[in-house]
Amino acid sequence: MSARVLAGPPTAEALLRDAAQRAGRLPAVPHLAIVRVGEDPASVSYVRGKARKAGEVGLRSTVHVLPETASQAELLALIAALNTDDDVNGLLVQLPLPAHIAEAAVLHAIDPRKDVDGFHPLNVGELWAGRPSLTPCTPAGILFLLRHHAIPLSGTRAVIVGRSSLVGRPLAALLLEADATVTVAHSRTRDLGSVTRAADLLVVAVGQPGLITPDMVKPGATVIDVGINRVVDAQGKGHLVGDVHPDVAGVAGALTPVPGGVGPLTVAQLLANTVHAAELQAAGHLQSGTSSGDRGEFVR
Ligand SMILES: Nc1nc(=O)c2c([nH]1)NC[C@@H]1CN(c3ccc(C(=O)N[C@@H](CCC(=O)O)C(=O)O)cc3)C=[N+]21
Repeated sequence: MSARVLAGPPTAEALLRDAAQRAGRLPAVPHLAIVRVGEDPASVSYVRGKARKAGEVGLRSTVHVLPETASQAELLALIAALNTDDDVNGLLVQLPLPAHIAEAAVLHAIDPRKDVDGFHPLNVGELWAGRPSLTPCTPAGILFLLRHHAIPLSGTRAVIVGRSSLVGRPLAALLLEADATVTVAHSRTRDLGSVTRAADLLVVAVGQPGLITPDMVKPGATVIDVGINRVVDAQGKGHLVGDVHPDVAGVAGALTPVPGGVGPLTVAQLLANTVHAAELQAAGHLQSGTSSGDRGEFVR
């Protein structure tokens, strides 16, 4: 028996159709600003993909590129300008940043109402308080994928491998909100297989090709592979592979492929978040608690 394939692109299309419809009801076309620092090839490619998809679904996007050598102050000045620009609804700074820039300071500086990545501590806190607003794209995309395929969550045992602030941690909050019983495993977890074998839903976001082997998976489980690993085969050809060994398809009930699984959902969710941010702003929603009329920087 082979696992049902949970394909990303058709699911992403459903999410994008809904976002485009909602965008059509807004007073202006939502505008996403993307900031990239430096020329990391993966970041260049991801940012290009996000801007292209935005155009395809009829959203506006602008990409702001700073050189690898830009100072933290220069980046913060750009963020401040985009925060106060009323024409910008969504703002994201592509990660990772160069080592001389403090990621936390940058994430704090983004207006939480424009924070389409959901990485600002205010949005992180709201998520963990059970009031999700702008939520991180990969975890929210995974929830959309699971719901779209009618995979039950309430009362089930979910195991997440990986505790990153981009995926593992926010996904734990969302699955908890969906009434799953959630375990977060990581590199120090003892006997990982005994933990993952208990999972009805297994999500893997580690960045280690082939980490999850068939013996680590409960028969019939849903397996979500968030890993994006570039590997070179014996012929010297490059491939993208996930964290889940291909043989897991013989044990799992459902499985996301890499590529063509979670990645396209992440991009679609980013655009859905941009529409959501524009909706909040159009409704005059003041999530940050600043005084009415103050659309300036979030004051800590
Ligand atoms: N501020 C910020 N927000 C992010 O959301 C963010 C980030 N920084 N930094 C890097 C990670 C990674 N990420 C991906 C997006 C799309 C694909 C994607 O579309 N993948 C395709 C393949 C693309 C390819 O061929 O490289 C797929 O899986 O089918 C993958 C990974 C967003 N991230």
